[in-house]
Amino acid sequence: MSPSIIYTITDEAPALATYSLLPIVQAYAKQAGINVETRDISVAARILANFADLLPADQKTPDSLAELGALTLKPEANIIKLPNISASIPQLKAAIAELQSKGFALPDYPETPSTDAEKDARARYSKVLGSAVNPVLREGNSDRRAPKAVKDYAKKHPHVNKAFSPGSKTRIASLSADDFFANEKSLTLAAATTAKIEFVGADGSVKVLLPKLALQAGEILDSTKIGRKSLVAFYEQQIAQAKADGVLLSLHLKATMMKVSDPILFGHAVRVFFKDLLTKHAAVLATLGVDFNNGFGDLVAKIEKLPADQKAAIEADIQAALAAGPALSYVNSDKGITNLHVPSDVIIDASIPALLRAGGKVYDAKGNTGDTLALVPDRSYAGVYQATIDFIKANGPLNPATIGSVPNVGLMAQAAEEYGSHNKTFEASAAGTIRIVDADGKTLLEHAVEQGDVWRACQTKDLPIRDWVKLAVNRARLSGTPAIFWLDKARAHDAQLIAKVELYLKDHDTQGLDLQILPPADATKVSLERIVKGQDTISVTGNVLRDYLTDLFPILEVGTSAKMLSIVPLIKGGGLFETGAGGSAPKHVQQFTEENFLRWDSLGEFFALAASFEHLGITQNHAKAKVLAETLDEANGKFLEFDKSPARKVGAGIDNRGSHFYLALYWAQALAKQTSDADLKKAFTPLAEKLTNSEDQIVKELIAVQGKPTDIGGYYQPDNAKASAALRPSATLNTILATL
Ligand SMILES: NC(=O)C1=CN([C@@H]2O[C@H](COP(=O)(O)OP(=O)(O)OC[C@H]3O[C@@H](n4cnc5c(N)ncnc54)[C@H](OP(=O)(O)O)[C@@H]3O)[C@@H](O)[C@H]2O)C=CC1
Ligand SMILES: O=C(O)CCC(=O)C(=O)O
Ligand SMILES: [Mg+2]
Repeated sequence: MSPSIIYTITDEAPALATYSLLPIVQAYAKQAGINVETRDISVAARILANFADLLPADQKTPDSLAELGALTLKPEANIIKLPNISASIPQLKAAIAELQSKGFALPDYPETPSTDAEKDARARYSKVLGSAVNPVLREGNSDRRAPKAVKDYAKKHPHVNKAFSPGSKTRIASLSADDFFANEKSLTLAAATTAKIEFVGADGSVKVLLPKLALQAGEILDSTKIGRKSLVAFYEQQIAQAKADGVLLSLHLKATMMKVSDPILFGHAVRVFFKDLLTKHAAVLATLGVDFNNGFGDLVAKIEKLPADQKAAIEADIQAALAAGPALSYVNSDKGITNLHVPSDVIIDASIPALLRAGGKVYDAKGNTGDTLALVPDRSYAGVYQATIDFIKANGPLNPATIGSVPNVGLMAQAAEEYGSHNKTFEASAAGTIRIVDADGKTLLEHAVEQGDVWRACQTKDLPIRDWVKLAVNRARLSGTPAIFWLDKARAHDAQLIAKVELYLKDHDTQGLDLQILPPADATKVSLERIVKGQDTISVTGNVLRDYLTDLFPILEVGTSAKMLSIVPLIKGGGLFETGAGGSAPKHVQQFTEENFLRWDSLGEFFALAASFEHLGITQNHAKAKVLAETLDEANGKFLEFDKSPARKVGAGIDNRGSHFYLALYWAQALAKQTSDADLKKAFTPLAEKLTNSEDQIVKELIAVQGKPTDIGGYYQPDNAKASAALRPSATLNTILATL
């Protein structure tokens, strides 16, 4: 049987790019006897898979996510994972509506489920919500870095990191007490047990919140909470402060990966900001069932149902509230969408680096930029961003032409730390205690809570920690680079982790390596002091900082996280190759449908493919796969050298599709030139010649279609025929590829 690589079908811009890139990759791989198969793990496919038993036979969709999750536990796994939507409730509802309009008899999303059928539908939809894909596939730790060719390219063609204006008021604000950071408790399990999580009321009554929590020996278990009253008081103070300072208020959370806690934190901000409006219209809003955890946009959508005069009265009060409060930062000023409209519009890992690159600025209601008071309520990681702001203010913006790099080795496997905490996160229904009790009835961890406090527990298993320490040592050795473990002994969880790091480092030869452990803000400072001297420093971090830093440093170093190499060596021996380190770029889809121009940069896919072929070559001793990897590496180098990434705007040159043509051209040329495999040489020599001779014609055809609206027959589930036609508009290129 020929070996297989799985290429994931996802959402939005990367899914559109796939219509153009995948046929090229499949045609090339086939010559080497390698199948590139697809599995659809888009939001739409995951919704349909979760309702498969209720849909007619011709509408049944397989559960490809479960299949791939199982595959990651096998040594033969070789998966290319493109970014996917981690859906918020507004996005989920939009996807359901689209599928219903296409004839799928799906139930509506039940906001307040009461019947059994509604409760069942709600439970099924919950599985699709938020970051529901990545934690399933990430059965390994993370190795994300900018390839040397990308750094060289950035040095030659530096993007602009804007300077902060003199006296810039941009800063980060966090709680000073009673947050997740302050309240954290942590321990390491001496023996395996099956615990449960309980709420004990003030009257002593016990309610089980989670009946079964399997805990392994050696695993780190934490619990913590953020106090509702403290959070609300914080928002009140900061809203007043932003107004007094005359800066734009912005809120930065991770409502996608932290799908239980962060929508609640988001909802409180909305309620505090629009307090007077909500008090005045409390009765109507209650009737409408407005849920501010879904953002202020939930109100905007639901008042549509009201009689015109009632709606107009609320709309006038919305305008009054916006005028009275501090100015808000906007996601889309043309459409009047503020930072507080949808919890998944502003996602901290991408949003803060973007404002740092822009000189500490965000957009206002008119599309102008201004300084911001950026709210990051919890202190666990906020210090990293403030330290970066302080450094840039003191030293000027980072210069991509000269700076070094901060690659990352991230503890991620087996839903490590906060990003695995959804099923262990609860909003306290009343005052009392939330506790974790082991199989012997002994309380492991507990917190006193008040109504509305958000409590959560996190698990970090021992095997992933050992693997992470090993990966860090290997990367430090292979790259000859100092490595810093970003851990703070003042944090309960980190103190437990530090003990393990110190222990497991002894399993390795660390002679001559420069390894340190520093709290995150200090590690930021040291890494930045080194980066401006052109020096590299590996960041070895937990799961959240893995996520934050792999957007932060790439965006400052090379302008985007799209160009990252993002490898997940699976613990069981397989390989998961993520593409880039960013997301699915929703704005790019809008641009494509309006102007037939796709600015998505597939460089992350190109690097992931090369790594995937290399992995196949090594693990299956597959000589032709090795040749594909080597030649693709060469093509990637040439691609960067000749600067064939998509332009950003229509009229400025090739888009994503043109970039795929150049990859195909350079890859074919490298395959024709190589001498280690005669079959491949024979197959690709005529192809390279045809592509080379038709370059002008193909580029002309690809550019000719740009500039007009285009129809792909859907957002969450595009029509395959329409999308394929739209993304493969060069008849010349298609004909040449078909000759392979
Ligand atoms: N691995 C995964 O599955 C990930 C998924 N996500 C999901 O993606 C969605 C969007 O998240 P968001 O926070 O907006 O972050 P994105 O990274 O999607 O978008 C932020 C900006 O980054 C730029 N960008 C990112 N990738 C590329 C690329 N390949 N080519 C060109 N530009 C790129 C774009 O800038 P510009 O507009 O200036 O061109 C884009 O608007 C969410 O649903 C989120 O949950 C997010 C991160 C990782
Ligand atoms: O799974 C998600 O929601 C996003 C993942 C992400 O941002 C990352 O891993 O960098
Ligand atoms: Mg991220």
